[in-house]
Amino acid sequence: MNQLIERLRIHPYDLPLRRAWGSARGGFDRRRGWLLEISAGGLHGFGDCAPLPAAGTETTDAAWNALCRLQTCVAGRTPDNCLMEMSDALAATPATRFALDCALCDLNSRRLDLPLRRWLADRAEDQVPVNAMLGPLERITPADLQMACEAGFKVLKIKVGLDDPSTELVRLTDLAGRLPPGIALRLDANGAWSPDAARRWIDGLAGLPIESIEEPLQDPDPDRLAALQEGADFPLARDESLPAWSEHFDPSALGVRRIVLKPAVIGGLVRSRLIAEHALVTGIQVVVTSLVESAAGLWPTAQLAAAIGGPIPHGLATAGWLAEDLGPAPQPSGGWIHLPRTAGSGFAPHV
Ligand SMILES: O=C(O)CCC(=O)c1ccccc1C(=O)O
Ligand SMILES: [Mg+2]
Repeated sequence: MNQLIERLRIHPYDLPLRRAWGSARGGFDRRRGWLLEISAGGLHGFGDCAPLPAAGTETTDAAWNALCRLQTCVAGRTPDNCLMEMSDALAATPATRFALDCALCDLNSRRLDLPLRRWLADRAEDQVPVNAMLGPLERITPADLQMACEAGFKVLKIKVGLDDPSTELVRLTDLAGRLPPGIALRLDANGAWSPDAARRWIDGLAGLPIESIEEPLQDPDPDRLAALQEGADFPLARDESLPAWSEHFDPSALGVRRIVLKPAVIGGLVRSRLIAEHALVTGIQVVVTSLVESAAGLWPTAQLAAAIGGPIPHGLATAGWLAEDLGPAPQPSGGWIHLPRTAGSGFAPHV
């Protein structure tokens, strides 16, 4: 029943974006990485390794070295034990670990004829709410907001912290004032602000429909964040400043009410689910987001979000940023991503 892994194939890819991604931590206009394909007993499992060091993964070189090591020692292992056996070797390469975990979860759930989300959690949802990702504030027009609202999104995410804080606050206040009822903005400063600038923003946003702010502070000191969070009537979130994975992760010591989990930064689906469970029982909110990966990474990430569940929109509406993809990607509809009942992650490569 538990067939041995016959081989691991590594297919490099280089996908252009429709338009450049921008943030206070820099941007990119292509996504480069490797599609992983693991074969065992006539079944295939897929994973995506697409490092993005600015978001907390290893470098491309480190990922490539780790993939080469995997290629020589994955064959002959069982899909159940492979990740555990390789875990030490992958400790410093979370995007590579994520790719292997996804490929194995895809394969293992196909073997049991289960959607990946059910393999992660018995009570997984079949759809997840998602936010629109509109990009940097300075490029957003009222027409962009209107289009996202008409598409059914309830939470619209905007990148801030790319320009002078007071200029940006005026612009944001103008846009927020145009929103129809029931729509809110999620802001992501990607660590751009001083404590003073962050405080002025939070005070300036009072009364506006703000859903949350990710990474407000340059220096994400938990006491500073806790003081800011105290004065905000919406959650602040930590994302790229989360401490690296450890068994002793304490979500209540972060200073904020929400964490953003990018499984390619955390180092896998199973691990991300453990962190999420831990956070949720402590009363900390959890949002899962992509790294603007290919469909091979976005499908399993959406399956993880469905396994975690909850009403808060996840950052998974990113397929539209890519001009080309490795296969059909999860597409939002009415502000939701609906997951198929088929076995595995849902990813199938273009032939
Ligand atoms: O959250 C989303 O809607 C999309 C994901 C996202 O914003 C992101 C994607 C790649 C790198 C960093 C980030 C980020 O949240 O900072
Ligand atoms: Mg973020």
